[in-house]
Amino acid sequence: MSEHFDAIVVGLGPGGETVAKRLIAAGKRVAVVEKELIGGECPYWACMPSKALLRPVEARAEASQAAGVDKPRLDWAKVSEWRDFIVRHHDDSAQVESYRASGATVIKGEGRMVGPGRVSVDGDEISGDDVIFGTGSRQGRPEVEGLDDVTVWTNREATSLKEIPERVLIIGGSAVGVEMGTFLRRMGSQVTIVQRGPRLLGREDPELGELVGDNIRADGVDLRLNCQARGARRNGSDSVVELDDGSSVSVDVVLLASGRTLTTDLGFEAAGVKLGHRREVPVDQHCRVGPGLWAVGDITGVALFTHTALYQGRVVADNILGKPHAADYTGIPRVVFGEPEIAAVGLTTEAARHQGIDVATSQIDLRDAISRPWTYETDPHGTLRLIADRQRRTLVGAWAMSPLSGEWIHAAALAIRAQLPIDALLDGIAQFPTYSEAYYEAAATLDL
Ligand SMILES: Cc1cc2nc3c(=O)[nH]c(=O)nc-3n(C[C@H](O)[C@H](O)[C@H](O)COP(=O)(O)OP(=O)(O)OC[C@H]3O[C@@H](n4cnc5c(N)ncnc54)[C@H](O)[C@@H]3O)c2cc1C
Ligand SMILES: NC(=O)c1ccc[n+]([C@@H]2O[C@H](COP(=O)([O-])OP(=O)(O)OC[C@H]3O[C@@H](n4cnc5c(N)ncnc54)[C@H](O)[C@@H]3O)[C@@H](O)[C@H]2O)c1
Repeated sequence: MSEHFDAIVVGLGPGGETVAKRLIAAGKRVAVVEKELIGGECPYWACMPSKALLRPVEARAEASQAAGVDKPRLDWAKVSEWRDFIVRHHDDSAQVESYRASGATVIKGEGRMVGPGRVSVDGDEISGDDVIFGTGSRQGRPEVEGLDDVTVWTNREATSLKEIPERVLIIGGSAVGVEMGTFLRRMGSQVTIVQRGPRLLGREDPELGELVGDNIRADGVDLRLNCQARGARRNGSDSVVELDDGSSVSVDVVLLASGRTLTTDLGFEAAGVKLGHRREVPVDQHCRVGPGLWAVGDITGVALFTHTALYQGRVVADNILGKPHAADYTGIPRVVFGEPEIAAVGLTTEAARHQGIDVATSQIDLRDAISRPWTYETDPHGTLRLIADRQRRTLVGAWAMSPLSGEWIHAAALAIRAQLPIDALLDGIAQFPTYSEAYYEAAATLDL
């Protein structure tokens, strides 16, 4: 007889952990199944190390923008030491112990779907009233001939790096490409970014992609747009990448930032779950896949962010605990921690038009509109765009490239989610002098 639990959580990333902790706190008998480290990609190889690495280069850049401050010295040994502390030295024993102490059964191994309420872990079967999958994603491998012959890093090697490589070619110019490109360039690497689309951050408004491209070029990054890697070969210790514009680039490392592969090759189809075209697990509004079967995080294919996984984890826990909760994905912020930060939320201008919205936009240069850039930087910069629904007089989208925009974009996220009338933004009182004042200035120039 297989052991039976109230719930089995397979994959302990941010999504799985949120469900597990809530169910355990509610007194459920829970088994957690994790094949690597409890915590998932985010704390060990993604969000946390990348942001810990970016912060010192950001602080250095900020210091050089403050009047009278000399550029602080960057000490790589200390930066990497701090990164190692932040990633818990890739040791999850405290997490395992904490789950056990809270009464959960911790099973280290690869969980697979066997049938309704049934999971196998490395051959042993367990069952549960509810089964929750949160198995996340991994770096995808672009089809480039010869890639196996050269030195390739995924996000895992990039965020665990011990030495700064001299020359790096990054395949992909979205969040990972821009963040890791910014970090490596500012640490002194020669960086080439190869992006197959016409601009960086291809899912955002073109104007934002252009701004980000100009900014990263000014940093000294060699940006190749409308370009793809065709082949790769080794030449001595060099990794040589041939591009489809006919050129080739010799580097020490090829960093893959070309998108994620969802970890859904876990027996779903054999168990009757039809995966979507991106191999995502189809979920309803409640994150339910079928009776007693739930999915959270990247595998659902919904906005691949930790905050989405955390939200879905709360949704699933509520539903299992008898508090019906339908997910609403309106206004999920998207932040790329470049230098400066790039933040967006809601619809792009094109997506809003595509939805038939009567769109009004305004775009302001923060230097001209508000005071904070001048108290913050000696060479101030920053842009904010608002995207509004003229008929309903509400905000449907916003983006900014500016210091701290990853923080202050949240005002737009709330306005979009709550469908706050633009008139409330126009009658709002933001503290002086802050970047938040930009919302009033941008709203005032909307043609409503
Ligand atoms: C470089 C990088 C930086 C990022 N930065 C940010 C950021 O700043 N902010 C942000 O919001 N998002 C960021 N993301 C995205 C974020 O990391 C993911 O959206 C988030 O980790 C998804 O969480 P998840 O719960 O789906 O699972 P994951 O974090 O992917 O974890 C899934 C877990 O499931 C386990 N697992 C997989 N298969 C099995 C199995 N069969 N059995 C048992 N266990 C299994 C894995 O070992 C893993 O522990 C970043 C991503 C990358 C690559
Ligand atoms: N700060 C954050 O919240 C943060 C940071 C990093 C990653 N993430 C999330 O992690 C996920 C992965 O990010 P990502 O940037 O790796 O992937 P992505 O899927 O967002 O973008 C991949 C980019 O690579 C390009 N590309 C793909 N194949 C290519 C090829 N062969 N040649 C040239 N270009 C190619 C695509 O056009 C696209 O611009 C995303 O969902 C992202 O939102 C979030």
